[in-house]
This record gives sequence, C-alpha cells and structure tokens, in this order.
Amino acid sequence: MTALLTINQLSVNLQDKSILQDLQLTLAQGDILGLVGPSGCGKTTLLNVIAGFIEPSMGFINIDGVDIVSDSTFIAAEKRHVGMIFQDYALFPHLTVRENIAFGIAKLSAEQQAVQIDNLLNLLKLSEHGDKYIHQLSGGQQQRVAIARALAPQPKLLLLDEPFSNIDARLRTELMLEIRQLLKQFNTTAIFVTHNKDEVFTFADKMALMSQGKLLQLDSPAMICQKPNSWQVADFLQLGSWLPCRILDGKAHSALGEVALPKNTEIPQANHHQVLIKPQNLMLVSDAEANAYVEHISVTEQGYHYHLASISDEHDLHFDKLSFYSDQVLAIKQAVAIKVESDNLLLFAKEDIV
Ligand SMILES: Nc1ncnc2c1ncn2[C@@H]1O[C@H](COP(=O)(O)OP(=O)(O)OP(=O)(O)O)[C@@H](O)[C@H]1O
Repeated sequence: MTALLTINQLSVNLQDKSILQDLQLTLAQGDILGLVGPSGCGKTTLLNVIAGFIEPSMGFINIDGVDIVSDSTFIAAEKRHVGMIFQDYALFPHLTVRENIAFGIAKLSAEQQAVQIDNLLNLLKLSEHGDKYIHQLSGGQQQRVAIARALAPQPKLLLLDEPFSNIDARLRTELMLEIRQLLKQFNTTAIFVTHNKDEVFTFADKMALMSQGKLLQLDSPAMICQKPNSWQVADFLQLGSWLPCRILDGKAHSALGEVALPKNTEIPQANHHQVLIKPQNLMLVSDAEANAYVEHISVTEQGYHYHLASISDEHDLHFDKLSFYSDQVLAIKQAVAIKVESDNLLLFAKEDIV
C-alpha cells in the first residue's frame, strides 16, 4: 500500500520552546487516524504544521508523493491539497450554505460548482438547507456544512480538530458513523484530534497517542488497547489501574500476593514495577485474610465502582486506586480479601504519573 502521508524527523519550536520532537508518522490512502494525548501535548500544532500554518524547525512531510516540507522546500498552505475543519467550524455567517461550500471551488465554472455542491448537499443530507444562513442550522447541520466545504476541493488529506466536541452526545455517534462512511466513500485520508478515546473507536482505523511533543504509539485502536507500549499509553487510555509490584526471580510480588505474569514477560529495567490490572482481573474472596479496604465508592451502569487501597504498610507495594466493580454492597473503609485472577497481565516500569 502506498503512503499518502509520510512525516519524518519532524520537530517544531515555538518561541524557543520545543513543542514537537522527532515525530514520524505514515498513513496509507484512505486511513482515518485518531490523534489523542493530554492537553498541551502538541496535537493541534501537528495539524497546523501539516496544513502549512506553522513552519517546522526540522523535518520532512510528503503528501501523495510530493515533498511539501523538506530541507529545501516549504509549500504554502493553499497549495497542499489539505482541508482543515476547525473546532468552531469557522463557517462564513454572511454566506449561505451553498456559498460556504462554493468557497474553495471558485475556480470551477458556475455549472461545475453547482453540480458538485448539489452532490455534496445530497450526500450530507443538507439538500433542503442550501439557501439557509449558518445561524439557521443546528450544530450537527453546521458540522456537515463544514465537512462539505472541506471536501468540495477534493483534498488529499483532511484534518479535523476536535470536530465532534460541540455536538450533542446523543447525535454524536450517529454523525461520526455517517461522516466516516462518507470519508470511506471518497477514500479520503484524514487525521482527527479528540480528547475522547471512544470517538477513536467509532471513527478511526488507527490511533496515535502523543505525550509532551512525542508520538508514543501508532497502531490500530484494538492493538494499542491490547498491547500498550508504555505505562503512559495505558494510563492515558485508562486501560486499567496500577498494582505496584516487586520482581524477585522473575515473579511479581504485590500487596495482593504473587501475581502471575505471562511466560517470557520482559522485565523492564527500572527500580520499581507495576502491573496493569483490569477490573475483571480482581475477585473478592471470602475465606482469606483481608489485604485491601474500600477507599471510595461510586455507582455506575456496571454496578458499584470501588477504589481499593492496600492494607500492607510496605511503602513500595502500596496502592490506593485499584479499580474494582461489583454488585456486592461494600462500605467505605470495609476490609476485603481480593485476589488477582489472571495469568495474562502486562508489566511496566513504574514512574511518577505526569
Ligand atoms: N503560537 C504559539 N507560541 C508558543 N507556544 C505555543 C503556540 N501554540 C501552541 N503553543 C504551545 O504548544 C504546546 C502544544 O499546544 P497544542 O495546542 O498543540 O496542544 P494540544 O495537544 O492540541 O492541546 P489541547 O488538547 O489542550 O488542545 C502548548 O504548550 C502550547 O502552549
């Protein structure tokens, strides 16, 4: 499969501050990438660099075989064939829906414009709204106009910065699936920024996780959730909670007893280690000595959600936010005996959570 987008060794400094560092990324034609990461990690900056609004201090960007950024090249934003949809859509309030969509295809004849606009209005279920002004539309309809306007010039790459954050939660999934289908129909390659990992599952084929200007992992969302490559990835995606452990003779000892690790588990070089525990890995046992107590309780669709803290006074094994769901009613401070029920746990180095 040929790459539609290739980014290599991309670094960005803004006002003497390093914002992106040595980033590499490749997308095939038609890939939809969900870009996630903590606030301020550089997601919007990356979109702006790809779109051509920010000049990187170093690096290479190639779109569909054309170098748009290299040592000797910097192609201007309007010549990159990249469409961008901003969080607030940035639609023109003084223009109608049709006029907004026509904005990027002014070079076409009036007839060609009309055909293309009719086609997009039809695909985006906006046919009845072509002559309306933006303020006469709902948030979801405005979102569709923004998509239509961005798609009209047939960009090679579409960038969307938190496109769904202003949409009513009930409509969001429906709209995301509709737009995904549309992008697939056009075979458009797209990168969208979100704070919501569930949106990545609904909308994207791939997920990239950034932290502090670096790309930590890029893969299918399922693979990242199955095999996060660092504790930062697992922690940001809230894939479970953390059980500190001590590694002795290849075995993990925790405040809940010995924990089985899969055969051939690599032990990361670190002073301290921790195991990623999914709530379903924990079981209440009735005939054992208490090893934890209930620190916090909330009620959720999956039953009571408890945060458990360790009873052990061994400092390096202490935990206080082990997530556990149960239908059983427990009281705050109640002591419980908990067992780890899995032989397929992931082991990570333990660092301060940033
Ligand atoms: N023009 C600028 N000059 C200097 N620093 C900037 C500029 N634009 C962004 N930054 C800084 O770059 C860093 C990354 O910002 P960016 O907006 O790319 O992050 P983000 O991951 O999109 O954040 P959020 O999720 O909160 O939108 C932040 O520390 C921000 O303060």
